[in-house]
Amino acid sequence: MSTVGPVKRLALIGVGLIGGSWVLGLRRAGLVSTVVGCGRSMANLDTARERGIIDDATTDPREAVRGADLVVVAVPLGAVGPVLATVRDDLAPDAVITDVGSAKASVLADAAEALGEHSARFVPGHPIAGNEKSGAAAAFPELFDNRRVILTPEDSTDTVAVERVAGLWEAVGASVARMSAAHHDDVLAATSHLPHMLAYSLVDTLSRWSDRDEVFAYAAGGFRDFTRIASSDPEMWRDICLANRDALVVAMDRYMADLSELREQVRAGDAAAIENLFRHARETRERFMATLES
Ligand SMILES: NC(=O)c1ccc[n+]([C@@H]2O[C@H](COP(=O)([O-])OP(=O)(O)OC[C@H]3O[C@@H](n4cnc5c(N)ncnc54)[C@H](O)[C@@H]3O)[C@@H](O)[C@H]2O)c1
Ligand SMILES: O=C(O)C(=O)C[C@]1(C(=O)O)C=C[C@@H](O)C=C1
Repeated sequence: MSTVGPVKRLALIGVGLIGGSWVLGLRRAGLVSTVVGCGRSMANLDTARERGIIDDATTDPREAVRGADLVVVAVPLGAVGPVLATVRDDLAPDAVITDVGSAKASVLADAAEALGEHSARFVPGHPIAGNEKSGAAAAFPELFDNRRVILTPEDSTDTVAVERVAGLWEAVGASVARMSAAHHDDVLAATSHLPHMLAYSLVDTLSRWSDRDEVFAYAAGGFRDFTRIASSDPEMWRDICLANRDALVVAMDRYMADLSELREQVRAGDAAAIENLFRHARETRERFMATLES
């Protein structure tokens, strides 16, 4: 655990699963005094206040950031640029600004365009943890325990700001890795964004089969486990697709080529090839699961 100093006034723009959970983790660690929450609707902000996530609520992002030493932008990716442009003139001169978005190159570009001189203290971040739920009601302080957070600062990013954000993630139980935004986007396209495309598209396809009632009536654990992530927020995933479209299209092409090959093996009744693929996949997944448990 790092010996990071407390945040005096934290402005949380977007009070949902990720931002709310980070704040609850920081509260658990005794590392935040006052949290101002900013959202589009008062109903979610009222929930956040009742749950002890935020102290004050506003629907005006400019009001939220005034006097804040840390600004956390935790909105869908399409809203990051507009939010940063809106708050720019109200940021404290030494405020550290960070985000939690699931793609990073688009966020860096947004920050460079919107923040002017403040962009040096903008630290792009992405916690690799979450679930299919949304809103302040879904937030919980343990979400980042033993999870990873990727930061993608540039050479020009203020190192003190990077250390501050890294320390605040470590304080909620996460381990922090750093890499370039481009590398982040390639990696996450493969293991996070592509699986969401598969889950959404499988459920959508089956829902349009003419005998769908029969199909879903006999679906069980396998279908439930494979498709849990198709219950995720459509607005958020629309924005992730659009923000990381180049890397995602490459990943989808590679996957479709391999799926076509498997289809051909199934059609041809190539038992050895099918079993080989399944063995290789099972071993790979077992190694991955062991890393989660270690
Ligand atoms: N859900 C996950 O598993 C996960 C994991 C890691 C990162 N992320 C990223 O975190 C960010 C937030 O995701 P989440 O799961 O917390 O979503 P969420 O829906 O739970 O919370 C986002 C909140 O932002 C609000 N919002 C939207 N536009 C806004 C605006 N212009 N101004 C103020 N508030 C606005 C929404 O009303 C909502 O309350 C996204 O960028 C997502 O890519 C999500
Ligand atoms: O567990 C889930 O439901 C998630 O979607 C979490 C998940 C992922 O693992 O793909 C989704 C998006 C992120 O940016 C990080 C984590």
